[in-house]
Amino acid sequence: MYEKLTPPTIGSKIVFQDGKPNVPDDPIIPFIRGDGTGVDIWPATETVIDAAVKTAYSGKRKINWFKVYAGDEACDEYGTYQYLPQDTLDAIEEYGVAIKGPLTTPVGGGIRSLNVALRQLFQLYACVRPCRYYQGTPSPHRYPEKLDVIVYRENTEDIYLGIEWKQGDEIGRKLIDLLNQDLIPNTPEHGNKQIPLDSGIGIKPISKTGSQRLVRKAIQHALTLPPAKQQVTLVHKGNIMKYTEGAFRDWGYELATTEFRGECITERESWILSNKEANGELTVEDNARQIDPGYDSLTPEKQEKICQEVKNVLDNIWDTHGDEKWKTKIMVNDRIADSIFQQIQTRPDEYSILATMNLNGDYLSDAAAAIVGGLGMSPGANIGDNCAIFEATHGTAPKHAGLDRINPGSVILSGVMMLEFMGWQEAADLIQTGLAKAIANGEVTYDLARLMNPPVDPPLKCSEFAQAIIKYFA
Ligand SMILES: NC(=O)C1=CN([C@@H]2O[C@H](COP(=O)(O)OP(=O)(O)OC[C@H]3O[C@@H](n4cnc5c(N)ncnc54)[C@H](OP(=O)(O)O)[C@@H]3O)[C@@H](O)[C@H]2O)C=CC1
Ligand SMILES: O=C(O)CCC(=O)C(=O)O
Ligand SMILES: [Mg+2]
Repeated sequence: MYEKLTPPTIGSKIVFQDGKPNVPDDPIIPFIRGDGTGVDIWPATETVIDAAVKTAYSGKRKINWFKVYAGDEACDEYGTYQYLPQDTLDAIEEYGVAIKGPLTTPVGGGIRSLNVALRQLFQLYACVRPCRYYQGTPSPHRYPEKLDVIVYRENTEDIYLGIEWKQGDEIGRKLIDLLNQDLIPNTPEHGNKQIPLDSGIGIKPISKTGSQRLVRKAIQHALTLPPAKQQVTLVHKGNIMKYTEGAFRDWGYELATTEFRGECITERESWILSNKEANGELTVEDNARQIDPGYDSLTPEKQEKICQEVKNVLDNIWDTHGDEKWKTKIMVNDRIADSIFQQIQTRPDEYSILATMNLNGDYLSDAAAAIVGGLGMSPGANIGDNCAIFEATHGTAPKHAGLDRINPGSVILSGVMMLEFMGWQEAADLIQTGLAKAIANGEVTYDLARLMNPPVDPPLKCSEFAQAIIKYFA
C-alpha cells in the first residue's frame, strides 16, 4: 500500500469518533522530522516523550513511532521535488494523529508551504497555540506571568489559501482588467478606484463556515477553562476589511448568541444588563446612552438601532442572564487586530482565548510567544474533526541547524499537547514538571541563557536540555 514506507509491525491505530480520538495503549504515531533544526529537535523530543510515557505507565502504554517524510528529507528519499509524498499523506490519514518538526517555505516563489498544505488537506481548521509562562523563564517583559492566552487561529483559508497571481502574469492581468473595467465601476461604494496595472494580486476568502467552526472550537475550549479564564476575544481588522475580517467578528458573535446562547454573554450585552442591575428604573434610551457614549450626537436612525439592541437584550436574556447571572457565562468580546498586539503587553491578564483569522493568528502567536520566553517555548496543535497534527509555532531556524544548540522546548511542549489530546495526562504532566524545573534551575539552551541575569554560560545543548527535563520528572 505504501510506496516506500513500512509501518511499525506492532501497535494499533488511533480512530476518530465524533471528532474525538479513540486511543489504544500502543498507538502508532507518524512523525515528520522536519527541515533545518528539525534534525536536532526531533531526537530530543522523541527521547523526552518516550521517557515520560515509560515513567508514567511502566510499559503499560507505549508510542510506536512511524517515520514519514516531508520537506528536504522527502526529496532525498523519494526524488527531486517530492516534498510531500503521497505515502506521508496516506500514513497521516490512516493513523489520525501525527507530530512534525518545521518545514521550509521559500519566500517570493518556489513551492507553497507544506505546513499550510497539510492543514488544508486534512481540514485541520483550528491552530491552537497556547502562550503561558514557565516560572524562571527569562523574558523581555516585566510581568510575563500575567500572560496566559491561547491563540485559536483559523487554519484553512484567508490569504493562506494561496490564490494569487504575480505581477505581469497573464491571468492576473485579466483579473485586474475585469476588476478595473467592470466589477469596480459597477460597485458604487468603490467609487472610481483602480488597481495599478503592475500589481500582484492575492485573494482573501473568509467564509462563514470556516469562521464559525473555528469560533465554535474556541468556545468549546473556553467551557473547559477555570471561570476566570472563560473568555473568547474575536480578533479582526474589520474596520478596514469589512466584509472579510468584519464578517468574521459578526459570524463569531452570531454563533455565540445562537448555538451557545445559554453559555455565552457578549461584552455589549453585559454592559446593558449591568446598567439595568445598577438601576432597575433605567429607561431603554438612558441605557443606550450609557453603552454608546456618543449617543446624543448620532442620527435618529442610529439612536433607534441602539435602543432596539438594548430592548432586545433585556427582552430576550434578562431572565437567563440578568441579575448578575451573566458573570458566570463565557464572555465573548472583540478587539481590532492592531490594538490586541498592544493589549497583550499592557493588559495581558485581561485575555484568555484569542480567536483569529489565519494571518492575524500567525503574527499574534509569534508576538505572544516572545512575551513568555520566545519561540523556543511556543507549542501548537492543528486540530480537525478527523485528524490532528502537532507542531511548534516556530520555523526551521536554519542558522542554528545541526549544531545541537536550538531549544527543543516548543516541539516537546507540542508533544505535551499531543499527550493531553490523547488523554495521557500523567505523561504530559511529567514533561511539564521536568521542563519547569530545568528552567527554574537555570539549565537552559542558548536562547533562554542569553536573557538570564546573569547570563547562563555555557548554556545546555539541545540534547542536554532534553536530558535535564527527564532528570527533573520526579
Ligand atoms: N510550521 C512551520 O514549519 C513553520 C515554518 N517556517 C519556515 O521556517 C523557515 C525559517 O523561518 P524564520 O522566519 O527564520 O523563522 P524561525 O521561526 O525559523 O526562526 C526565527 C528565529 O526565531 C528563533 N527561534 C526559532 N526557533 C527557535 C527555537 N526552537 N528555539 C529558540 N529560538 C528559536 C531564532 O532566533 P535567534 O536566532 O535570535 O535565537 C530564529 O533565528 C522559513 O522557510 C519559514 O517559512 C516558519 C514558521 C513555521
Ligand atoms: O509554512 C510556513 O512556512 C510558515 C507558517 C507559519 O509561519 C506558521 O504557521 O506560523
Ligand atoms: Mg508563523
